[in-house]
Amino acid sequence: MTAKRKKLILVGNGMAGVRVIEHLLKLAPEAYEITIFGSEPYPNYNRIMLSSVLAGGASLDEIVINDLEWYRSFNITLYTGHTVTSIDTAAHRVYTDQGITAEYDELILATGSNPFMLPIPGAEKEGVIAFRDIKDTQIMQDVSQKYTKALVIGGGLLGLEAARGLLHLGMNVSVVHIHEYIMERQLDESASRMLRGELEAQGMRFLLKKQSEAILGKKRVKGLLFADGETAEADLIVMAVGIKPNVELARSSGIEVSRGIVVNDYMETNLPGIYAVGECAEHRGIAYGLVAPLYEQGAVLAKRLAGVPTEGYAGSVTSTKLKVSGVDVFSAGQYNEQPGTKALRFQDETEGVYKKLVISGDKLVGAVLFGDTNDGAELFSMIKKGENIKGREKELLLGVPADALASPKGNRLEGMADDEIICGCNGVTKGTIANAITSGGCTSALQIKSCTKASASCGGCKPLVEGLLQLYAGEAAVTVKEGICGCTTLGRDEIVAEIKRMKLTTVREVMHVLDWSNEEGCPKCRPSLNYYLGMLWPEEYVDENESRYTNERYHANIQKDGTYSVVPRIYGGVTSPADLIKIAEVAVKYDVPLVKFTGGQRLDLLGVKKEDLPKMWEELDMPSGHAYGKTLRTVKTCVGSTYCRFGTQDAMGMGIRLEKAFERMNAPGKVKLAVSGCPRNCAEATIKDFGIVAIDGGWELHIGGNGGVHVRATDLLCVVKTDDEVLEWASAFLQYYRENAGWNERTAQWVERVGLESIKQALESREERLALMERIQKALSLTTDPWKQIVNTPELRKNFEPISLPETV
Ligand SMILES: Cc1cc2nc3c(=O)[nH]c(=O)nc-3n(C[C@H](O)[C@H](O)[C@H](O)COP(=O)(O)OP(=O)(O)OC[C@H]3O[C@@H](n4cnc5c(N)ncnc54)[C@H](O)[C@@H]3O)c2cc1C
Ligand SMILES: NC(=O)c1ccc[n+]([C@@H]2O[C@H](COP(=O)([O-])OP(=O)(O)OC[C@H]3O[C@@H](n4cnc5c(N)ncnc54)[C@H](O)[C@@H]3O)[C@@H](O)[C@H]2O)c1
Ligand code: SF4
Ligand code: FES
Repeated sequence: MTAKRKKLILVGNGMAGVRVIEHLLKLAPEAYEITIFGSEPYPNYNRIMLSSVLAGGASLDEIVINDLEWYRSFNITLYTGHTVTSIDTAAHRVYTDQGITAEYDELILATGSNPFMLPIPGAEKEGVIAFRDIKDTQIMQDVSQKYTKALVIGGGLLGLEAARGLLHLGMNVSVVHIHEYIMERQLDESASRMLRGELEAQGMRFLLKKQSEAILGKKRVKGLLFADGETAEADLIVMAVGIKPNVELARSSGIEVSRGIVVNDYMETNLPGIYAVGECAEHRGIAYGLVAPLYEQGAVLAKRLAGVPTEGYAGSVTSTKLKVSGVDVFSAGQYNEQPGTKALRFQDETEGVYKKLVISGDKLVGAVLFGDTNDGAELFSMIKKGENIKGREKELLLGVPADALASPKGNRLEGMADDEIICGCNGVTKGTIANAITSGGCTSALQIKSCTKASASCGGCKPLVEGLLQLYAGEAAVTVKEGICGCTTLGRDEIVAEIKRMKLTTVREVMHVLDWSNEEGCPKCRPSLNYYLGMLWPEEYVDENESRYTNERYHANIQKDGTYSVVPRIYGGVTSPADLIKIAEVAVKYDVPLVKFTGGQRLDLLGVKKEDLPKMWEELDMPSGHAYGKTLRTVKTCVGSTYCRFGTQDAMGMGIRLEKAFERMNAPGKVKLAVSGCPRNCAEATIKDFGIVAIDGGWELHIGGNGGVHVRATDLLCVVKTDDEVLEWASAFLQYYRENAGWNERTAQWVERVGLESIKQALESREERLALMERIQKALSLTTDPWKQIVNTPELRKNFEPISLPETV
């Protein structure tokens, strides 16, 4: 005779609670008769992915973790749309708002958190919401159809992800933040400022050091009043100022509650047979608000309920990754220095990369990464393990060597225990991934994602997943091309081929015909399609300004304080007293706070107000230096044979000729050139996209170089004799890059990907070079100077006028 199953009730059909059930069904499938109550009218879904739904990266169907069939298949009784309103802890019964009573032997409370809503006058008005569930997400999607102005209160992870989603939905979005810098709970000031710059470039605005005082409007929200008396207009206000554990049910039932429901290391409350897990639980004084620790708690509780020995839950070190496309931010552990810790920093503002490691004794205790987060998962693993990093500090700061992941020497992944979590967002262990590869036949990261969900949310674990793939699949591992973004499964080459084959002519048409999952596209695909269309149809295509980033829309670089910079073109870095006087006069007239020489030998006028830009360009009457955007930036030169006693060729003359030939060239990535007058190479031509070095009787042409974080020296393409040949090869190379690289791929990455030999082969024939040269000349002949165009077009000038907020709304 089989033993009678005990009755287990789970209150809260969310991520943490259902995770316990999933584990339990594996450990003791026959032990319990399970009933689940959930207030929301859905099966269990991945709350994390709501940000992706809002930003167009996933549909609601795609975020369901367990569909209704899953509950049926395990004989789980599920009550969706039922809120448990009270617990009779003596009679072991729960009661719901829909009149259901159920009995339990064991009870799990996994009621999550409630968003914290600022208790300010007007908070109850229509159009004031939180961002917590499917309902909130749908409201934002609906509101964006009718209204344009959104304010998000709170510049934390949730607020920024909400703001990014609202931008994607076409709203004008400002983030209202109480502190001087955003994400202060996860980032230090430097990383935060760089993040803000990136988000501003994507169109997000910030109102910092603002204390919200009241919500304005009659029935529906009209705006927000701040403590300093200023106001801002709004059709929608999203509050993202933190969460508080949902403990009312526990408190009213006599269960011990502090900030959260107080539990011990086995997730037991003070009452026997009642457990708490997830955001509602408080363990050793901490209530966590991220999935990874909640899943760790869930694994412990499942063992406890299954009678499997467990050491208990000892608390978690946490890491976060902002899920905003085009912005990489990672933070883990103790991210700010404290007494007794030391910090190592690396910052490259030209490439937008910042890294900080916080070290205590010989151990890594915290890390902040911005711009390049590839090492995040690896650093986080070291922090969690308390690994001794003595002697390796600088190596870790400058990048975890790739072979540390999978090589027998590094052995890091090999040495990991099977139950160690690789993907925190989805609670996927090393053992599960290893099994998917060795027994499940997965040979690509994409297959592992669909088999196990590892890397399906924030993507922070992808390097570790790829490392495991190398470790277990070895040579069988294949790199499967992923779509250019979440809106499509098509890669760059397929898209370009289809645009050509079907003669597609607009961004919208491409997205429609090629079956984009999100009809509006996203910040990743829209600019790339805009580029491919312009590159393929230079004569017919009308550039889509709205598919470009802010810097390119305003033809100026937005600075961290919201001002802009003006960089006129100075061909080959060679100027004249007359031009210098003109620049100086404009700088004085418009009160430019800083004038600086750039690394590319130009003059940068910094701190310019947006409304002054057209007037300054008009008065300068010089071409744009294109110090923004994916275009030819600069051609740096040395003085060459004109003045230098070592010079063998006229470097300045060649630089000026090249810059005049390729100015205004749109490209997949920014392009920098340099010309040195002899092999001493004072112009640093061998770290440029196209570098020209004079030798006796000719020129060496080098390609694919890069400065910045990942320094790459160029490869020698060929040696030529005449100046005309330099122009021919440069034209052919640049056009071949324009036609074949992926959008946002710099020449250095592209040369590495396709290989030097393939480029040499493609450019070998003179006939082909001349054909490429003809195509680039055609494309360049159709471009105009953007500043001139704006200055002479009243409609375009209007975009630069200041926006004035009314005093009251
Ligand atoms: C937009 C968004 C993005 C996020 N992104 C990330 C991320 O990238 N990484 C990360 O780690 N974390 C992220 N989080 C946080 C993460 O989603 C939460 O930590 C996690 O969902 C908490 O799980 P939980 O089960 O404790 O609570 P929940 O998922 O909130 O589940 C609790 C459930 O219980 C129900 N409930 C409450 N009371 C009752 C009751 N009395 N009766 C019946 N049902 C009840 C609630 O309706 C809810 O469905 C994000 C959160 C949001 C909102
Ligand atoms: N990518 C991720 O990991 C991710 C994404 C979304 C949400 N989450 C989680 O969801 C939970 C909620 O996120 P959150 O961002 O709301 O919480 P949070 O507590 O991390 O951040 C809230 C932010 O709001 C600011 N704030 C507080 N009062 C304010 C006020 N009156 N005006 C303006 N700003 C104010 C705070 O300074 C803080 O930066 C957190 O646990 C978070 O970790 C995580
Ligand atoms: S690269 Fe040669 S020519 Fe140019 S400045 Fe240096 S030494 Fe002179
Ligand atoms: S850690 Fe976020 S998807 Fe894996």
